[in-house]
Amino acid sequence: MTSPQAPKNFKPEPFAYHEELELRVDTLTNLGSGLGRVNGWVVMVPFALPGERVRVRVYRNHKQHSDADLLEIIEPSPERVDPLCPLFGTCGGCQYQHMSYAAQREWKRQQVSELLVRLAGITHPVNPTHGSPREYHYRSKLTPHYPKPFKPKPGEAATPKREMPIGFLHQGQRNRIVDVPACPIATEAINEALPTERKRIRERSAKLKKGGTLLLRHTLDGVTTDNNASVTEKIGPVVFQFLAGDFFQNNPFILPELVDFVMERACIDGVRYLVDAYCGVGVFALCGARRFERVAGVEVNASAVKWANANAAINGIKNAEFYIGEAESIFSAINFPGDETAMIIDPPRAGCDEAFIRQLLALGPRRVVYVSCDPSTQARDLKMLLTGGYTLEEVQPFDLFPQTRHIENVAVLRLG
Ligand SMILES: C[S@@+](CC[C@H](N)C(=O)[O-])C[C@H]1O[C@@H](n2cnc3c(N)ncnc32)[C@H](O)[C@@H]1O
Repeated sequence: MTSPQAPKNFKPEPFAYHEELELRVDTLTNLGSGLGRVNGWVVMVPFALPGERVRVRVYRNHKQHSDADLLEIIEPSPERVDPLCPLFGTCGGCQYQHMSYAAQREWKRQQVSELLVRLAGITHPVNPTHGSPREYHYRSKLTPHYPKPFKPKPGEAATPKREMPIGFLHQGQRNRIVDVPACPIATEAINEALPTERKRIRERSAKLKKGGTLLLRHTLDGVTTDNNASVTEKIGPVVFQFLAGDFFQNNPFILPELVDFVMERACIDGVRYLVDAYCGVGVFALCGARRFERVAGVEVNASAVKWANANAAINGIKNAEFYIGEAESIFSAINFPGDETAMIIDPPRAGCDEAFIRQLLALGPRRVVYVSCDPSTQARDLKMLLTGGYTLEEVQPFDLFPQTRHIENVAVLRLG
């Protein structure tokens, strides 16, 4: 048997292209890969679980580790379960369908704990991950992609060999789209609407000049595919309207539990004012408004702010005001005294700007509740808050994204 041709840029050390190795998986990276060692050298193996003995095939050597494909599980982990999706391992959307839900929650807890130590030098107990009431069929927003449609070159057959794929990026690849006819982490209603939407875009494909993204948003109004349609959701008694294409947390089953936790922690003795930074359509500010004298939100997306103000009116909330702008602009807009103020921060994956943190430290809100969808950037920001005089009281991961490597983490801080 001849060995396969290595790609041109293949670095031949320490392993040959397609060399097969046997190893024990020690841990799970926060990108969702199993990590083991061969003679001390780190080998990353997607879809291998901690504790498992596996046979793998190397396809890339980096400066400090190698990447390998899983060939055989010699000793399986007791946490290994059958994935629900036939595309698991091919579609890049999910990383953990092969792991029991209890193990997913525990690994997410450990990953938060390790990131805090490694990126910020913070050693603090991390609460068990709060699980999602639904382990599958929880996503209320699905955005499948399609590539630039096939256009035959002179001399080529007029029809492509395969139908245009509509789905998500292939596992481990940056450009190739896997066709996804059904997605078991999306709600049942989205899966019912998906075939019609896929058919609609395929029928139009001859007219399309470039690739794009579909939207399926499931709310109390049913499934909407129009980014500019206004839709309705409820969190407890509070009604929210927003544009289907704008940001809204996309696991509505766990959302009331997350909001309750954040509000409980924000609302402590002596605090009369609330600031909701990166407020979107006003989720935290409006759910908490009745507990405070005044609440203020800031958000860079003008459409979201328009809806936040409309949502205050819809719910008869008179003590809330929302501002359009970068998060740091809130400090000149409010006159809340720091020692009577709680601040909720829920930035995008990039975390907070330094200018925002500096001004937060200058105001000195008594309580800060930091909600994050990327614990790495959160750890970086927490380090600044701790250096600036805050104490970490509690760290609580919430599993908004079961079956995937994504983690939502809440850090509760007090001044002093
Ligand atoms: C993770 S979402 C949270 C939204 C809201 N808290 C919620 O739960 O629905 C982050 C929000 O921050 C907004 N954003 C991004 N960069 C911002 C900035 N520099 N200043 C203010 N808002 C920003 C985004 O438009 C988005 O609505």
